[in-house]
Amino acid sequence: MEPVLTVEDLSVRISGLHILQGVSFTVAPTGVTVLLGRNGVGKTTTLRAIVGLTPPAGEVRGTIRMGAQSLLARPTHRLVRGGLGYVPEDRCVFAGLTVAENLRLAERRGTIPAYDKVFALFPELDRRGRQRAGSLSGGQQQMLAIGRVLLNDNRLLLVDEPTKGLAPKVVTEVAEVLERVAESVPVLLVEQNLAVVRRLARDAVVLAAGRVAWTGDARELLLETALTKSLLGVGSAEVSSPSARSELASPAVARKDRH
Ligand SMILES: Nc1ncnc2c1ncn2[C@@H]1O[C@H](COP(=O)(O)OP(=O)(O)OP(=O)(O)O)[C@@H](O)[C@H]1O
Repeated sequence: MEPVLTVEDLSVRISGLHILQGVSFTVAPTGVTVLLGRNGVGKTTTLRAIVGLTPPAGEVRGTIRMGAQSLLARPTHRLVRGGLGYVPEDRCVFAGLTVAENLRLAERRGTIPAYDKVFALFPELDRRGRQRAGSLSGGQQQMLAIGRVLLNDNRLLLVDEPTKGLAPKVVTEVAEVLERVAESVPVLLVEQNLAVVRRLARDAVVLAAGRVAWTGDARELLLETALTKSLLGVGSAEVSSPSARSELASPAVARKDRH
């Protein structure tokens, strides 16, 4: 199957720093591909380059294609209109606006927003329509940030550290939602929680020092303790511990066949 996203020789320089130095990888047209790496290796920089949000002082070179279409140098609003959904790391909900107003702002002109789908995934967003987004809990804000993107049709979702700073129970809820979302739209996910990675991801791309250090089957990576330790700086113990398994592993959900 053709990849939904192809990144080739991507180089990003910001303020004299050569942050990405020839990054190449593909994202499969189904399921979750996880982008991993130690802190500061360039994961967020990669997502922001894809969605056209590199700071103006930055320089982006290389090739980024969604299907056959080149994304480089296209303005973000056009990329989003073309079906590239982005859930940023800091969620970026409008704190002073209500939940309903945040959702309304995300509606794309000329399309029918999928409120039924969003409220089926997140009944709480329906119930809390009149609450100010700034007074939502971190988990509820994350649901709003994801729900807002799902109002529109997407060909690919970029999701940056959706479980960061959330309580374990909420991490599980976010993972469940992403699992359901990924049944209908491919996801490129940046995620540090290896139990979440183990549950969701089929393919993995690991960055190190601005380059791709490893690509392959995410679960195989997590089974290789020495490899995980050298690439991510952690052992796989936390992902294979009984508590992580019982809370997050989802044996009932069959992984799709590899493409
Ligand atoms: N606007 C910027 N100006 C200067 N340096 C930047 C800028 N954006 C990112 N960097 C630097 O680029 C490097 C990669 O940052 P990035 O946020 O992409 O890493 P990351 O892998 O997502 O890290 P983390 O896991 O900690 O979120 C870091 O050293 C960061 O300080």
